[in-house]
This record gives sequence, structure tokens and C-alpha cells, in this order.
Amino acid sequence: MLELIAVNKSFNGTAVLNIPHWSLSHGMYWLQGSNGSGKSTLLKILSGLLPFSGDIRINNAISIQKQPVAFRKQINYAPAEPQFPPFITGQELVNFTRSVKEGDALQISLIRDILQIGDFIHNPTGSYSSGMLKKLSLLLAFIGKPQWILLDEPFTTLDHASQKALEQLIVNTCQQKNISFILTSHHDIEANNIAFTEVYRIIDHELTIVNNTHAD
Ligand SMILES: Nc1ncnc2c1ncn2[C@@H]1O[C@H](COP(=O)(O)OP(=O)(O)OP(=O)(O)O)[C@@H](O)[C@H]1O
Repeated sequence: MLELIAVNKSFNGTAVLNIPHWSLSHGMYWLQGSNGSGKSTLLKILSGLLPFSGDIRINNAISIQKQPVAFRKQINYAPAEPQFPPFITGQELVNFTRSVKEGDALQISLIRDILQIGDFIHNPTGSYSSGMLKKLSLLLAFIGKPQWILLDEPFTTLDHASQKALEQLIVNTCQQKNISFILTSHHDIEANNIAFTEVYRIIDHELTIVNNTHAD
């Protein structure tokens, strides 16, 4: 369970998010919104990267404000446009993330195959295409066993085969490993084959539920 309580975020006095209360049980959530509506800001807040007023709790126990380290251990995040120091190789980032997030080698190898991350992983990230950077960022987000994985625009820049593979990976990870997801996009949910638990839009700084597509 992820609970947002009186979450407000402004930049330079301009309100970007105002979420009085939002409670998410285990599942897959789709967050839609136009450019500048606040999707990336919300995911950065949820992953502990941006200060805000209010609180966020996991399982009614771990508060992002009071236990920030314990909270962040439960959240993995992949940004919309990943950036890494150009001299670091993908493999070095994987090794570092594996040690921090207590990932296992077999898990990483499987996800690497699913996302079709080839030997380029051993090259410095400065040599990667945007799709390669995206795949590396997604791989890092799946390492370990967080309670939530937050993926900002995960399907952009991926080729069609990789998009389909990612969809299946998300569904399997949610169902088999009990890990929940929040995905953002500008696009309608129909573009994807995932049966989302709930779909939200950010309209005028507030979250609005669009529909409930969950089958069971
Ligand atoms: N660091 C910042 N400083 C000032 N304003 C910011 C900052 N980051 C975001 N904003 C503003 O917050 C608002 C929400 O931005 P955000 O990046 O969250 O939108 P988004 O929904 O992810 O947009 P997009 O779909 O274009 O990626 C925008 O008005 C943006 O200009």
C-alpha cells in the first residue's frame, strides 16, 4: 500500500501538484497527463528525489519524511530521459545498483535478455543511443526486490519488439513477484496490452481517476 497525504509541490511559488489523499494497493497504475501536467514531478517526489510538503507512506509504516532511507529502498525509479556520467559503462552501473539493491545475478541476466541488452552494456554510456540508455535505465529499475517500480514514459524510444517485451516483463513482475508499478504516459491506455488496476490523469494539479480496468 502506498499512501499520499496532503502532497503539495510548487516551483517558485507556482503550484504543480495538489494531492489531498491518494491510496494505492498492490497493482499496476497508469498515469496520463499532458506536457507539463506534473507526471515526472510526481514520480520524482515518490522516489525521494524532490522535496515537497505532506507525507507519503508505504504499508502505513514507512514515511518518506521520517524514514527516507528505508522508504527509498522500497522504490525503484526509471526517469523519462535517463542520463548517466558518460565515462561509466552500463555494467558498472548494474554492478553498483546490484550491490545497493541486493539484486541477484540470475535475475539481472534474465531481464537483460528480455530487454535485448547486448554487449553494448560493457561500453561507456556516452556511446549509447537513446534507446540503449532507456533499456539500461529500465534494467536498473528492475534490480532487487522493491515494493514499487516507477517508470516514467517507459515505452518511448523503445522499438516495437522491446515495447512488447517490456509489457510482458511488467505484468510478470507484478503478478509473480508482488511488485507494484506506476507508469506515466501522454498516450491513451489503449496503446498497451496491460490490464491496469486503475488509470489516473493529472488535471489542474489534481489526480482524477479515469476508469477502473482491472478484471478481477
Ligand atoms: N526543476 C524545476 N524548476 C521549475 N519548474 C519545474 C521544474 N521541474 C518541473 N517544473 C515545472 O513543473 C511542471 C510539471 O513538470 P513535469 O516535468 O512534472 O511535467 P510532465 O507531466 O512530466 O511533462 P512532460 O509530459 O512534458 O514530460 C511544469 O510546469 C514544469 O515547468
